[in-house]
Amino acid sequence: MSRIILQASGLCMRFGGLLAVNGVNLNVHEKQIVSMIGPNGAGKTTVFNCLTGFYRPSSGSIRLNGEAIEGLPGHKIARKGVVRTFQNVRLFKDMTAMENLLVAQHRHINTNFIAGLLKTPAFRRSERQAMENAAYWLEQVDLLDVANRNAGTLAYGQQRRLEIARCMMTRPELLMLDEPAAGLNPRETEDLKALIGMLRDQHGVTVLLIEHDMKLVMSISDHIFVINQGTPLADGSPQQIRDNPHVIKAYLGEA
Ligand SMILES: Nc1ncnc2c1ncn2[C@@H]1O[C@H](COP(=O)(O)OP(=O)(O)OP(=O)(O)O)[C@@H](O)[C@H]1O
Repeated sequence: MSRIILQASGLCMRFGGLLAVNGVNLNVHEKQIVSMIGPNGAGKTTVFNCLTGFYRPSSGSIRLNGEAIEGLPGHKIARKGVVRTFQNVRLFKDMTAMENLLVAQHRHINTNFIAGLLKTPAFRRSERQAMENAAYWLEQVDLLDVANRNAGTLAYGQQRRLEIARCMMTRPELLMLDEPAAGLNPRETEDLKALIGMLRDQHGVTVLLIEHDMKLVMSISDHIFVINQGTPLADGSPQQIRDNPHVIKAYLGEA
């Protein structure tokens, strides 16, 4: 099996008296599509928030390519190649699709103030590269024809794809998607599935997702982690998870 790029061990997150995450372990292997599932309120988003530096975990360790990252601020973790989307779409709605991608590119553009003021050849070159990169990603997510439309006017499925393209602009190693299929119709969900598969197969990105759409999870995942009430319940292949009586009970309750 491929090497582990992200490893969380004994992860705990406490909010006052509530232990929202209690001893979660995760191993994410390079170039795999890994899902985290569990009933509402199980602690999935809280795990994401710990992994991406939005929360400092109460205890436990998180390693990215062997390096301890628990407690690092979000922007430092993002710089190390871990990017994410959120449950609710977070785009600049009054900016065009293209502009939304250029914003993500700012770290790679030559931002030297004088160079920008004088529009030096180096500045123009980095600007052109940013535009080309944005156009490339718009094409990859099938949004090139709406490049100049404001993000807020796009269909919901298009907005979700634009968010993923924005993540890809920063050339991540690990892409984390929080309920990417929420609010999508079946056609859009199929497109999303194809897109996630393409990102892994053609761009070598590793994907960790939280998702409630079991059809999508079962068909796309190499490995699935299940958490319930903050605690790890099971992990394994889609088939192993589908057949696990503890998982069935957590979702359906006692018969
Ligand atoms: N900032 C916070 N302060 C206090 N409690 C929180 C906070 N964030 C989450 N919680 C609580 O932690 C628990 C886990 O929430 P979380 O959002 O991680 O669950 P989830 O599995 O992502 O749920 P869903 O599938 O419904 O999105 C819940 O009881 C929630 O109310």
